[in-house]
Amino acid sequence: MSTDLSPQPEEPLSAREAFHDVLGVISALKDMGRVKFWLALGALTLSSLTEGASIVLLLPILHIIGQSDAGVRAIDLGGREVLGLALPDVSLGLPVLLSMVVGLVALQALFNRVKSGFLTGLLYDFTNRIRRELFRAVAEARWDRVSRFRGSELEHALTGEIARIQTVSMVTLMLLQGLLGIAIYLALSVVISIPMSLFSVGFGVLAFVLMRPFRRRAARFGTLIQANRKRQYATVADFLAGLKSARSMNGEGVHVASFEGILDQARGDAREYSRHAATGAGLFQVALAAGAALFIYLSLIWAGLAISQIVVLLLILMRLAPRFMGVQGQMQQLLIDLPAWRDVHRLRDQLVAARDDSASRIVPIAPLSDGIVLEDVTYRYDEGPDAPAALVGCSLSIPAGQVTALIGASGSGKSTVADLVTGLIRPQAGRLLFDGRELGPEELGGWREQIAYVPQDSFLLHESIRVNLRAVAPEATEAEMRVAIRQAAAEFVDDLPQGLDTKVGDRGVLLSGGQRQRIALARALLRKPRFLVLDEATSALDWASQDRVAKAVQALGDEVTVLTIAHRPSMVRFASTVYTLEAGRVVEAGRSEDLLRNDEGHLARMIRHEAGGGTRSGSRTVLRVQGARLGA
Ligand SMILES: Nc1ncnc2c1ncn2[C@@H]1O[C@H](COP(=O)(O)OP(=O)(O)OP(=O)(O)O)[C@@H](O)[C@H]1O
Repeated sequence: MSTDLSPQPEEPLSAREAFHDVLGVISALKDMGRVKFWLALGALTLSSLTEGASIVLLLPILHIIGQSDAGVRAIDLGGREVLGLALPDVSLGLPVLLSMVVGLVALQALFNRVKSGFLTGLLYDFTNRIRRELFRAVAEARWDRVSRFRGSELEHALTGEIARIQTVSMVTLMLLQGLLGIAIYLALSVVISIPMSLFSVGFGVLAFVLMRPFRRRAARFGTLIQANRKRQYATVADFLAGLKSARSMNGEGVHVASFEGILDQARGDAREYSRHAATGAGLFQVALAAGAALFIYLSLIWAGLAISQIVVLLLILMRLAPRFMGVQGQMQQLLIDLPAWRDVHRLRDQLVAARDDSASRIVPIAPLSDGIVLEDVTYRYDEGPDAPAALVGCSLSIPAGQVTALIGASGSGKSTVADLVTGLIRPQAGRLLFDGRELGPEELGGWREQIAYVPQDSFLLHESIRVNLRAVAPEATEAEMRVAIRQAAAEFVDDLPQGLDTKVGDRGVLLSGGQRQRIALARALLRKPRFLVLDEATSALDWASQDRVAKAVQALGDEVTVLTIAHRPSMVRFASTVYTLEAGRVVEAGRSEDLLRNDEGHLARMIRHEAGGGTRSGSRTVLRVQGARLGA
């Protein structure tokens, strides 16, 4: 169950880390294009500054309405001075003022429309860029590293976390806008009264310091959300992957209970945090009100300002206060979502550091003429001297144009050999030679162009059989698909109601295991590989189908080199050479005919066990039963 492996919350972000991350977000936003960045910030600031303009116009309108009994029909602007500027000698009638309000609102709406389109585009470009980088990093990371990550972790990073990063980028812009707004209003207040402006700044700084515990709490909540969401993803992934087994053994209740536990935890954390955040916001509000009261008192008694100055200052204060509140709220929101930014970047950096150079550079190489040789190869999946070795001093050769078989008990290292020869992993000791030489990273990319690899659990897309077949050979014609289907003994396709256009379901769930394997095999053959790796690729087929596949593989001719890994004789008997692996070493090697003559040899024993643990003569029986000609 996923609960044992549940990601634990990390340490909350410190103020320094958060500041560093916000700078990272700003610099990444600027990387999208400086002009775009400043335009976005400008648009946000403008819209926040104009939001009250239409309300301001209501004041003269109310004035006219209030005076209308006395015959006033217009407001006279002439001769007034605002902030040292003399207004033109004009009077505005009620219709003009009302039209101005409507026009201003229309303008604002138009501006907001343009702004939101622009911002949405920018933020999507920003998050898609991060998503693309991470996706590419996953695609290009070394197999031995990327295969260590939990699938749900990568999925979570690429979907859920990226959505939180979108919030991070938006909130960062709003925070900058808020700070810019505060700076503008402070500049205005400095013109009126420097001491009172200093008071405002001092008060703001004090409030900011006092709110620290609430920001710490937000940071802690951010890490809790992070861990909880990871657990949710992991639990869902485990549940869906094991749904069939769970349902068949009444195990779904455990999954449901585990999922509910996680949701309850998330609810509890969120409620606790929101209570705390609301307390913080309330305190902040009260503090601001107290500050405003003190401000008025000091302005009148201490600074001795004129009423008109106090009114203007208060107006500024009224616009400053929500911005202070906004900045505090945005900081808390950032502290909650920044762990997603951190996590995605940490993951991307780890994957980029493990980049496989063979993944992106592909240099075509000549087909094998001689063969592949493993010379004294050792491979460990884990690091450190005590880590168990999957292969130890393993030596074998796969001659070009022939069929080589690997047999051996489960865990003996067969698939590790397949991963080595397909270039997914590289030997830690010993040499892996292709036509007598080791391949460079970009040549390994070229080598993989010639490979078709069919594992036991092939992956099929949730698409039609046709789309699945064309996934690796987009140019394949209908006739070529038919040939591949015949070779893979997959004629069952013709009996399906929609033939090649039949949908196979999620991961091919609408097909039987054997049918899935046959489609995967047909797909591999359609690629016309020069090197074909069959890793238990026909394990789910009946003996007659296996026999047909074996014949088709044999008929590929000496243009194709084949490595077959199997526990069943039908997929081994046609091999020119058979290697038996035991605990990562070759313990038996030779032509299959020769090996079969040794009744105590591994190959003969494997065939006997296939017959159900028979005696020496049993091996001969099974060969006949399975339609195998060797030794029969
Ligand atoms: N990704 C991995 N991480 C860690 N250990 C691994 C990994 N893959 C395989 N191993 C270990 O390496 C050893 C060899 O595994 P390998 O898959 O090569 O065996 P195999 O002969 O193909 O087994 P099977 O017949 O069951 O497929 C086993 O002990 C296995 O536990």
